[in-house]
Amino acid sequence: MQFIRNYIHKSSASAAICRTISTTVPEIRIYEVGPRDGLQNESKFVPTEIKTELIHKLANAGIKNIESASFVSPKWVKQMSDGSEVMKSIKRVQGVNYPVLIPNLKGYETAKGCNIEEIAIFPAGSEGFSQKNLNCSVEEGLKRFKLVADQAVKDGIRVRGYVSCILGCPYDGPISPKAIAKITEELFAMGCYEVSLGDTIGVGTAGSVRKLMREVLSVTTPDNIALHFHDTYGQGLSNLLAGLEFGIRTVDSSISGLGGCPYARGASGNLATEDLVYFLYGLGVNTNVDLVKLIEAGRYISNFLAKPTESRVNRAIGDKIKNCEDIVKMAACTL
Ligand SMILES: CC(C)(COP(=O)([O-])OP(=O)([O-])OC[C@H]1O[C@@H](n2cnc3c(N)ncnc32)[C@H](O)[C@@H]1OP(=O)([O-])[O-])[C@@H](O)C(=O)NCCC(=O)NCCSC(=O)C[C@@](C)(O)CC(=O)[O-]
Repeated sequence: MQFIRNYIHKSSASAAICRTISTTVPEIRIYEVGPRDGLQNESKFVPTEIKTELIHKLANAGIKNIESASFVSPKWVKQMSDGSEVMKSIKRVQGVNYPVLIPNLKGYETAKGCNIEEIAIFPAGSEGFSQKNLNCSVEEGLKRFKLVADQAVKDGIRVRGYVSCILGCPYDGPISPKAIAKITEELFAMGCYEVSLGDTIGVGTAGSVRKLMREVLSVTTPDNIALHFHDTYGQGLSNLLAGLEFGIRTVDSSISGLGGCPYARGASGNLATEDLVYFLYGLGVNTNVDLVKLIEAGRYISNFLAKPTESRVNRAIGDKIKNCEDIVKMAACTL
């Protein structure tokens, strides 16, 4: 394992080749959602100190954006009921952003007492999911989120928007790209600095991502958009590549591929952060993330949950430690 760390950080040959390729994909911002999206679906309650330690390990691996908690109703998602404790226990690292998910003004007011700098609001892209997840229509959800965004903007707190079920809904089926573009536009009008497009149940394909990108990029520019893929059908990375071709530069992912939404039937884990970082090495993108420390963070939480990691990279490297050199050489395009 030590080898990978040395290799990735010290290989100048790799750096030279990667610099060439990185003229096409210069920089990617990783937005880690494991402590929130990753854990919210876990039935066994994860104690505050484990959540906090996971966040510390992610920051120590070099992740700069870590969605750390949500302030939703504990009657709806008990796993996230310790949001305040988590936010108060984190030893914050300078330069690391610790956003939280907010459903309404009540959640916002609680979160505000926890020294937050960024919140995320999350209207649904479909009526069926909106009713299941937020207990209201899409329109009503947007009205509630506007109240939250207005207050946050007034308080000088950054607002990020999500749109969920962008490529399909477990209740309504296929979703029109035009509807997603319209909600995206509304989120920007509320003051969101970025909108993350969520394929909540992971049904998208590179083809449907391209179609959506064309529609969404008719209302905004790629630097304001993030992509959030669940990997249910194993399409996460190819969907991402389709998005990168449109100039998208922010990607959401979850350590160990944890994730899912209790209110989206069939939703599985997010694109794994370990797989994303490996993939980006392959594109010559320097993420400034230490893959070994990331793998260790993934193992830490998988061990706690007593389940195998969903990250293919974590699994592959774990099983073949002696082959790490070749594996990482291949990832870092040095052959
Ligand atoms: C929106 C509500 C609250 C409406 O839920 P509701 O039941 O209609 O709301 P309510 O106002 O009637 O409140 C019910 C109870 O919850 C309390 N309550 C109400 N709000 C809060 C709060 N903020 N904090 C603490 N407590 C709260 C409230 O005080 C009340 O308590 P009672 O009076 O009965 O004792 C509920 O539906 C909810 O919390 N939904 C969130 C569900 C959730 O977290 N889903 C997962 C999010 S992931 C996602 O959406 C997708 C995403 C973002 O990851 C992107 C992707 O993957 O694609």
